[in-house]
Amino acid sequence: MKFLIASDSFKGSLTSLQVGNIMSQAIVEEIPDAQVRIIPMADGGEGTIDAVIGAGRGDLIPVSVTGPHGSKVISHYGKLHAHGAQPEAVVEIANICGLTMVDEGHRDPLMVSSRGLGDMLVALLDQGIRHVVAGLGGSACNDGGMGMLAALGVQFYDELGHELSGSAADLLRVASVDWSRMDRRIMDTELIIASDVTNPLVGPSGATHVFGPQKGLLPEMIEPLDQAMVRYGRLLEVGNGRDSDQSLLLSPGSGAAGGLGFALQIIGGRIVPGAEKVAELTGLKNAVRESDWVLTGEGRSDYQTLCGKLPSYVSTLAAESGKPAVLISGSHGEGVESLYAHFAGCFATVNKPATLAHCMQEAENLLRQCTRNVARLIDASRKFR
Ligand SMILES: O=C(O)[C@H](O)CO
Repeated sequence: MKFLIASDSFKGSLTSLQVGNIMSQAIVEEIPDAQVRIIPMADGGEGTIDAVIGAGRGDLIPVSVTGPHGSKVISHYGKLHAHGAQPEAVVEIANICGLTMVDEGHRDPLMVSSRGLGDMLVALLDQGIRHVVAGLGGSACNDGGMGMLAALGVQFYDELGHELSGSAADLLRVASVDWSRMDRRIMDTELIIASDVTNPLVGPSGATHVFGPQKGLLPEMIEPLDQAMVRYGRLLEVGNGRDSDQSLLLSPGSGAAGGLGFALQIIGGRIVPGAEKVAELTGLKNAVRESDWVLTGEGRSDYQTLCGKLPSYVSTLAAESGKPAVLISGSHGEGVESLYAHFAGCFATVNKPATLAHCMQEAENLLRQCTRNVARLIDASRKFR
């Protein structure tokens, strides 16, 4: 029997490669003659570069960039083996300005800037790279991409003409924008935005309202920052000659990574579902076709899983190829029943009431036990058929 494991990471406890290895060992423990292939997956957020590099598509190149709080950090991009003469790079906001890079006690998106992504883009342009996949998701920023644009040479000013460096706090002050010094090389660059979500930039389901709180935004700052984001967004659109009927403020994915989805589109980027892009780069479709069973997973599954998260994309690919897909999640949340129609089975590794800390600590063991049970069931279905 051929198994394919294409899981997301279990955020905060296991990377997608670790999940793959644990599930694989558990399957072989129960079905010794199983053939298991692992394709670690991601959706544009954390693990995107690892997934692509892990599939043998290129090399990791270190670059020094501005980190979430202004000091330099060493980040990486994936340099893909070129087809023809055109080098291509995969970058990931999660390893430039990622939420996991900021200690929980120090999370304050008002003080965080996406400048590091701009530094990374400039480094790629300097190296002659004109094809970039930008993975968005798992970020600590909520600055509408202002820091990233500033690093590319766009200048932002307050009412009194003071130049702003680009952070969410500056969104509250920005009054004008000067595009004249922007690095024009970015306009000749193919920019694919691999987004982990379909949320818009602003409004109740926008970046600030939905992702601000998990980044440490205080409840009283949500509405003022969302309003500031509307003003900033329109300022950029007007400066780019974009009419209000072509506005991107409410378009799907603009709210990814605190509004980087919006800013990257403003400078010519094309937004695509992150899971789909990673699947294309890792050859997932073929691997699904060649398997008998597809196992996928994520840290927590709920009604949002169907909004473009990786497991739902994997289940779609499996259905297209007529293969059964099984979802193994760290835990289940509200509305998980909506997933039942998409999977042959949905399982949660948590097997008794326990604290989050305990579940994280025991993640490996819990995943192994749960996968063994799934494998036993699959094996039995073969034997008793
Ligand atoms: O980074 C974030 O803000 C979320 O993952 C949504 O993209």
